[in-house]
Amino acid sequence: MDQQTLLSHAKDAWNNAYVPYSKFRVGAAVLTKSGKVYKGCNIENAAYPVTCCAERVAIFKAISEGEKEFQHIAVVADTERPVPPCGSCRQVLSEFCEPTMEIQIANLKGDTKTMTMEELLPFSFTPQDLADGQK
Ligand SMILES: O=c1ccn([C@H]2C[C@H](O)[C@@H](CO)O2)c(=O)[nH]1
Ligand SMILES: [Zn+2]
Repeated sequence: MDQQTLLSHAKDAWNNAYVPYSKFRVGAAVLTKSGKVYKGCNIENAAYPVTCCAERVAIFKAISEGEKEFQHIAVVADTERPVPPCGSCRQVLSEFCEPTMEIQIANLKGDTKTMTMEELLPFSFTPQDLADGQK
């Protein structure tokens, strides 16, 4: 599946965003190495911090269905520049995505930017760091 097709899945999910508080819609779609697509939208809550971002909804849906290997993710919002994933999502993505995996961010105007996981979150805290510190 090409990046454009995955982005169209992210746009589908964008329509389902539950955003009564921010009115800021985000859609995401992850492609597994086995070729399946899992979509996510942001889901807000009256208790604001309970909100979950689109990227994490998509990846958590995939993980909960037994998927562990990903080849690509696309994220879209109606922003001026391609939407930058928040820090929490970058950390979650880094747990499951190889440093060289490509992440495509986009806006509804059609601007896109593709970067690797490592570019999105350099010098990240990894499971290896955790293991090294458990003495
Ligand atoms: O990359 C991002 C940035 C923000 N949000 C959501 C969280 C919240 O619902 C709204 C405003 O922060 O956008 C995402 O889903 N992904
Ligand atoms: Zn986020």
